[in-house]
Amino acid sequence: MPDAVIETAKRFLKFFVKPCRILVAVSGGSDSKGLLLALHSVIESEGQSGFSLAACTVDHALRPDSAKEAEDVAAFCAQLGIAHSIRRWHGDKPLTGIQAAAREKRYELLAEAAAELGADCIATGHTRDDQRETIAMRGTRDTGEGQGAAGMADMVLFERRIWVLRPFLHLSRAEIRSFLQARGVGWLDDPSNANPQFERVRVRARLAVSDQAPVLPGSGLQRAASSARAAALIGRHIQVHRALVAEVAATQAGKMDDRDWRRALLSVAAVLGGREHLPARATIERLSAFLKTGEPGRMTAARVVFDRRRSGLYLYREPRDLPVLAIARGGHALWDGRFNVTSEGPALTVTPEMRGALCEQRLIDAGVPKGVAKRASQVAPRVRPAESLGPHSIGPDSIPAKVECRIALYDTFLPGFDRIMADAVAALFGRDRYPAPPVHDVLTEMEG
Ligand SMILES: Nc1ncnc2c1ncn2[C@@H]1O[C@H](COP(=O)(O)OP(=O)(O)OP(=O)(O)O)[C@@H](O)[C@H]1O
Repeated sequence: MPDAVIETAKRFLKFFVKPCRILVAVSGGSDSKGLLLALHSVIESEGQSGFSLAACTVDHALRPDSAKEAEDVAAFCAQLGIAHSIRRWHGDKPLTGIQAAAREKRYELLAEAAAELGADCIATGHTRDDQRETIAMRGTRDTGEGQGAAGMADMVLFERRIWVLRPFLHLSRAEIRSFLQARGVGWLDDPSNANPQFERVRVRARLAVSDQAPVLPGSGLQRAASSARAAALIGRHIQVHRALVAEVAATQAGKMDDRDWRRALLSVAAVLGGREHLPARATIERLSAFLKTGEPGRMTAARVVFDRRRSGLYLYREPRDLPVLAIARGGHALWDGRFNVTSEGPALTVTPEMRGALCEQRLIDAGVPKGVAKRASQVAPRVRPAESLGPHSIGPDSIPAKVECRIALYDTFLPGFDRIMADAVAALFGRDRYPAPPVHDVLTEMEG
């Protein structure tokens, strides 16, 4: 019987647009060790010239043994002749949400290691078992229009800079373990995998005795097709002015029974509201009921005002709870989840505009109704040198600062199957397209 693990590794390498250097994220567990070993075997034995491997282990420093475990992975990589880096999570750890914080930190450290080791992408050892758990976990949450049944994408762009690929997403953990056993290679069983405090651990135990949440083949494909359609709807029906107001054609606004349109509209709203997720199901239902009436009026959902007028639907950040932010000299920070502000000289203060006559006029000139322009201009960022808070601060164009809209929904993690949609949203907000992955994917064809 051909070895499914080796076959998967071979197929994975064939998908690349051109050979490159891959950083394998190795925790020391069976899945990632299996991935490293399989890729190494294929590259060595098949003479896959051009491909090379590097590896990285993140030491989260959450357990006393973690440093030693990272050293063990280093020794394993040294045996294989693969460059390996250990990245330690220094500093204070949050008391709640530790798994989510560890995850984001892990990707940040892996991306740093990739840059240092000259890798073009990252590969992780996620398996079909992880996929089932993810789908089961999302199913229990009220995430409205989230990724849901599509589960984890087989690739994700991290912080617009590096693609994380998951070549083993369709393999089972059992297959990987037999592959390692046949080669006499051991692995580490992370003790936190037995800690029932964590939702994933509880879900895993439940799935082991039931057969819930089958992974539907092609769900990623369906999601990509739905994303492409949502992108087309965005292009046709939504305009965004100065990253502050979205304008939707009156005839389209109420079509909330169309799933792709709903996602398109809610995604644009999430960006205007500086949110990384779409609203919960109950909020979406409330909003849909309001928009479907077609009656003029206003409703606020997830920090965004949906302002329905005869001329169209207008969306903008609600003018309340806006922060004041100090930025050090030469530093950068995110304001209100919506704008990345970088000082190109002095220390800065960022406040809401509140009386933004200039901004208001520009919105009116773009065709936005007066009342909408007035409210929306209040939520624009006002950037000033920290020491000139008086009324005579210098004009906005002469401030040595860069202000860029953040696409909160996609700028940290962009699932591969949403890339067309993300590009459409980015275009509305004056941002560049997202970098394409290093492998051929279904979207390459869809984009034509
Ligand atoms: N400490 C680590 N160092 C390096 N890579 C790691 C580490 N932990 C996890 N990984 C990588 O991530 C993959 C999945 O691990 P795990 O299932 O523990 O993470 P997860 O939190 O469920 O996944 P995700 O981070 O995508 O949400 C592993 O196979 C490995 O490639």
